[in-house]
Amino acid sequence: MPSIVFFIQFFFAIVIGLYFLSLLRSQQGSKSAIEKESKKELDKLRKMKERSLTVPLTEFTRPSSFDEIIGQGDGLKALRAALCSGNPQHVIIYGPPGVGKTAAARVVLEEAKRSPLSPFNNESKFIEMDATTLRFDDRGIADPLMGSVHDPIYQGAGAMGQAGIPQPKSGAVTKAHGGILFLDEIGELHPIMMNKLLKVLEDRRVFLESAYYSSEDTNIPAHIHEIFQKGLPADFRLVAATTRGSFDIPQALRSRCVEIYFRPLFQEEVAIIARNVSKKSNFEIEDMAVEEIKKYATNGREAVNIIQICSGLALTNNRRIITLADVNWVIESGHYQPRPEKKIENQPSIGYVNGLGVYGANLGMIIEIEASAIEIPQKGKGRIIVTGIVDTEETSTTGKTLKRRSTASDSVDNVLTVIRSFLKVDPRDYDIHLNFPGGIPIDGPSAGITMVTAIYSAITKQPVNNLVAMTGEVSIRGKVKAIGGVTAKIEAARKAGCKKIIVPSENYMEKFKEYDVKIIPVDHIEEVIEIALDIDDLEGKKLISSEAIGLVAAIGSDKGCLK
Ligand SMILES: Nc1ncnc2c1ncn2[C@@H]1O[C@H](COP(=O)(O)OP(=O)(O)OP(=O)(O)O)[C@@H](O)[C@H]1O
Repeated sequence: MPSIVFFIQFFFAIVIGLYFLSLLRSQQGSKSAIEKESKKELDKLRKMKERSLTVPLTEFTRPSSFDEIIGQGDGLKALRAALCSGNPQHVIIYGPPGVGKTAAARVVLEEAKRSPLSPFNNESKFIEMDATTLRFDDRGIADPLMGSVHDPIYQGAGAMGQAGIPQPKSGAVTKAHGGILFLDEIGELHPIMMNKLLKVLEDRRVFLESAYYSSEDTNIPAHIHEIFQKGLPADFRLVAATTRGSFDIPQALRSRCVEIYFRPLFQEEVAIIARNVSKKSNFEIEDMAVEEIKKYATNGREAVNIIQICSGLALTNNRRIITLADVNWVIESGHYQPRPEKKIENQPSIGYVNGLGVYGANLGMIIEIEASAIEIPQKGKGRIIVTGIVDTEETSTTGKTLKRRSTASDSVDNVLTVIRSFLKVDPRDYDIHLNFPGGIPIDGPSAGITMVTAIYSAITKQPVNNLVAMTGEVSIRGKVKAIGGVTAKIEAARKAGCKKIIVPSENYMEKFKEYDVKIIPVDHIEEVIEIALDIDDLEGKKLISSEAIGLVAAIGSDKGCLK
């Protein structure tokens, strides 16, 4: 009997032993299979790393210090003040594409570290993300910005997962702790992610959540309790950049940030960038080639791109010099359009005024306004046609879309009242056509004084000084009211060749005294008319009447009679 028991025990011991042996073998087998696979992949990676193409021009010519960023003196000064002091602030950089926003953001941390007062140190990191690539994931499984929790239900949760422990994974806000988080294209960030970001800026830490977390679970290690209960550190300074205007950015974010404006680059600055990039890439460049680039490249990135292709052309011809022919070929094959550098007319005209506007991220531009007035036999029955302005606009509030008359349309009415009340002529006795040529629909009230001047000039047949540009809203009491974007507008007028620029007194700044053009502050429409119609300095020039424009004033107008 004992021998039977012994035999059974021996049998089971053998079976169990064989089972564990095979388990061990299969584990070892799969381990060595994994090792073999991993070795193969490492070999592949090594081979890939050995083979590299040349560094793209855009990368090695990128500015590596503030000194190499051309033309953004004011923007860089503001960026330095905001981030390189002892108390750095969050920042939003506005500006058109390709003018150095990202380049400046990438070097600002190094600039700040050089300041003895700065709280940034050698451990401070620069973390960069593009908001256009950040998708809102309502399950919160993967959130590279805020961080996420790897719950134990997911495959590959490892030993902690097997023990039912949720594992927090830090996102960019935590990786940037103690440094800078650069969020490019902030205007494209999903509204819910924007709200989460605002909360992090407020708390300077990020709280993660998981249904698998319990504060009473003693299995969960101390560091994970700490993270769920006290949050992950996220004390960084945000540098956000956008090509949108400030009105597109939520007020809640704007109020927490210093707002900095990068401006479009002038032709001469584009030329400097083209020369610098050629030099950095060891190419000479013909002067005529630079002249051609500055006519076509609207920003720094375009200049770099043109040089990049030209240098390729030169190399294939065994040259280290970029020629005018190379640039011409690139411009033609790349379908580049010349920069819209608007110049003023070279003579005063009746009914033609240089207005000023802004578009996009604070870009100033000259807006031509032309008017014609034809006296009609039946007094008081005149009509007005306005072309080239935005007629109606839509605003959207929570779930509601409101359609209303545009501010530009409203300001036409103000203009007519002002002409009757203060300029002693009655526009109702004329068929008037007011046109904003150029194909860009005009909105906003800031063309008010320009419209008054154009119509008054057309009615009284007095020419307007072509060296004058103006901007300002007009109230029905004839007051000239403040407008936005005055500095950008002045810059556009100066570049177009204007010598006198009329601005509302409320917008006047001391620095305008140092400009090489005359900036004239005004309070009332009568002052505007006096300056605009003063053509003493232009005596002897031939006048052009805008009636030559050949308009059909007010025929079939849907604008109705003048009031
Ligand atoms: N002001 C500048 N000075 C020197 N180089 C510039 C300047 N602006 C642009 N560049 C060149 O163009 C490249 C692209 O510029 P950058 O990425 O900084 O533009 P950006 O304003 O951030 O544009 P986007 O809004 O499209 O991202 C830079 O790496 C640099 O080589």
